[in-house]
Amino acid sequence: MDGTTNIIELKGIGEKSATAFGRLGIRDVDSLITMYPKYYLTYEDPKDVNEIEIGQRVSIFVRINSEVHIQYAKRMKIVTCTAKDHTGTIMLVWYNMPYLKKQLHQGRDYIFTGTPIYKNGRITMEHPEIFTQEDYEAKQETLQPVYPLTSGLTNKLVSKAVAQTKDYIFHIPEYLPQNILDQYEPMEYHQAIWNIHFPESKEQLIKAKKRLIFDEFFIFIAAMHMITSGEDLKEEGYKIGVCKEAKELVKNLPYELTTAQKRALNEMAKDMASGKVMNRLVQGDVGSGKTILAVILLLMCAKAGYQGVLMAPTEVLAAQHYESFTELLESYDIKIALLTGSTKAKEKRETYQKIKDGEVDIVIGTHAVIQDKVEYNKLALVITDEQHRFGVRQRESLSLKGEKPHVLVMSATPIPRTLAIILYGDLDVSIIDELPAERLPIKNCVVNTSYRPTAYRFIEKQVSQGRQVYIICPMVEESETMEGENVIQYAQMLRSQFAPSVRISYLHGKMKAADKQKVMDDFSEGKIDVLVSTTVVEVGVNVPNATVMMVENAERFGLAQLHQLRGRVGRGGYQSYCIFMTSSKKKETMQRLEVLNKSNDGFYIANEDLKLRGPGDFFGVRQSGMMDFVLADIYTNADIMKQAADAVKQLEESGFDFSNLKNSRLEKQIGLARNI
Ligand SMILES: Nc1ncnc2c1ncn2[C@@H]1O[C@H](COP(=O)(O)OP(=O)(O)OP(=O)(O)O)[C@@H](O)[C@H]1O
Repeated sequence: MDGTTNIIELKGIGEKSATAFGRLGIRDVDSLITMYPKYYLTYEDPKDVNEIEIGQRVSIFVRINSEVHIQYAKRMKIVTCTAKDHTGTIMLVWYNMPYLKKQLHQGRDYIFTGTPIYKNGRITMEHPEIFTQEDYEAKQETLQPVYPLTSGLTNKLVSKAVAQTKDYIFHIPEYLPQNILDQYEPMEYHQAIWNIHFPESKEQLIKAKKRLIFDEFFIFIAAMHMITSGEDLKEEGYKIGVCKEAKELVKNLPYELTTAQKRALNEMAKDMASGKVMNRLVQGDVGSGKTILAVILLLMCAKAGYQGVLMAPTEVLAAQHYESFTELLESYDIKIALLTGSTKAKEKRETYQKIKDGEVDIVIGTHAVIQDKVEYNKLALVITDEQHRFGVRQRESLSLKGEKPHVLVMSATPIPRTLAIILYGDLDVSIIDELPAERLPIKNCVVNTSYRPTAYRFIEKQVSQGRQVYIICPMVEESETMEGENVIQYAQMLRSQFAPSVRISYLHGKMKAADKQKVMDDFSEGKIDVLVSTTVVEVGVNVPNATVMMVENAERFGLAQLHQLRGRVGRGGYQSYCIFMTSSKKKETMQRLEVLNKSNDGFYIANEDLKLRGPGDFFGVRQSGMMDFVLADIYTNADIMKQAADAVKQLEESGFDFSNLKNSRLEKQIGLARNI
């Protein structure tokens, strides 16, 4: 067995599970062992009943104080009972496990672990795990990995598959040079990989994670250095000047560009005219108007006789860009093509041909634009939107398609400058730190769930004034497969809260692309008043008529993500509102949400976020998946990031040849970066 062995050769993996793994991009042993658990189920000390929070997994030490009943409903056998401690009572429910009636006894003590919900007005745990005190103590020693699954896979199946690769894992050579190992004393690579799947102890798991986070930063930073200090950059790039059409477009806009937009535009125009290859990151706060800059640059590129590409992270966004580009560039004789995963095969073939023949000036799409089949014709400008959704890898494979095209990355994640410098090294950065002047600042409030009825009345009033509303629905992390159901149920519940004239719809990640698009189109066209959604609307969606963003369970999101969500409103001339709803009473939660309450400035929030977050939570779910990292979090792991940056620098200064590193991931990454 080696890293390229197909996983179908492992015991217990048949055609079906191999297909399921395939959906997650896992086909060989190397990709399997780097499919890290999302988090680990830990068994903390039990809490009192009155301390539990709805939706937060918890253990309680209680006595069953009712008879254990069995009810029969819709061909289901439902076991129920109540249990209490000295602080309160809770309802317990299990479906189709009738044998529990014999195992659970009134008057006895148990520890139950589960996620409490409100059901019929009572705090209820459905399907809690059951322990005696002794069993629980043993369980507390363990850490159970929870993998990012898809239907057809279970945690057990993944663990069993990884276990079979033990020999291979323990033979993966260490690729970091000895002096770096001595200095930072990280856990060895093979040990880290093994422990991430089968942690021997909490301490070992922390070490393993640290090592793998170090690797992620190390690779990212090393690749960045290769890009920005490479010989290639000194080579000639396409010379693209400002054309009269671009000037006219700017003059005819219904608004004036802000000073920050003008400054960024000048910096980019200078790069493109310089004869060197542009490599620039534009960081702009949500709603700061990055898209129009992309339009202007791509127009310049087209008028200079070259092709340009804009890559968006989702189909919804790609379609939105396609529409606004088509409208803005209507009078300039520019041919624009949309290319996404759900473009029909025949249409796709035609588009490929047109791109190849140079009949298309601007290609807009999702990562469909980097597929092998797409052959460009004089590709001179590559713009990627919302870079934290893409890896360096994807970006580079797009760059490879052209001959040293200019590269512009647009990001709405304001990374504090101190961190940006460490991460991006010498990559040029433009910052748009100003919002269009006529915007009214968003009014915020952080409220507890008792405010929900008031919020609904407020929403109804906004709708009656013709405005539109987003509600971000609670999401239970353990049941991502239930993501859709959560949203659907919430939307159903809302119908009973609002007048029948209020048009409610929903959106979630598991919907088919075409259905998602339809809902977004309807929302943009004002055919939907209230849109219940998961965070799929988080990035870039632009519906200026939307004025209310209500986020349920706001405590579950990171500050940066909440700020992104809030950015979906306040994009037009109307007063907008953001309601952060939380059931948490924790001091830290309130402190974090208060930062948002106080400020609408993304850079300020990012800095505060950095201050407030303590060291990374090594067992829990990560707050937000930023950039290309699987385990690393630029905020909570800033210290490890610094170490990795130091290590790269040190190796570089000693003339170390990175391409000699015997690590396939690193080789691939750096190799790609080189080819820009
Ligand atoms: N200088 C300006 N003055 C007024 N409105 C502007 C200006 N620049 C852009 N806009 C408008 O502001 C809205 C938001 O712009 P855009 O979608 O480009 O934001 P963005 O920076 O991409 O934000 P996000 O990261 O949230 O997607 C659009 O409706 C756009 O037409």
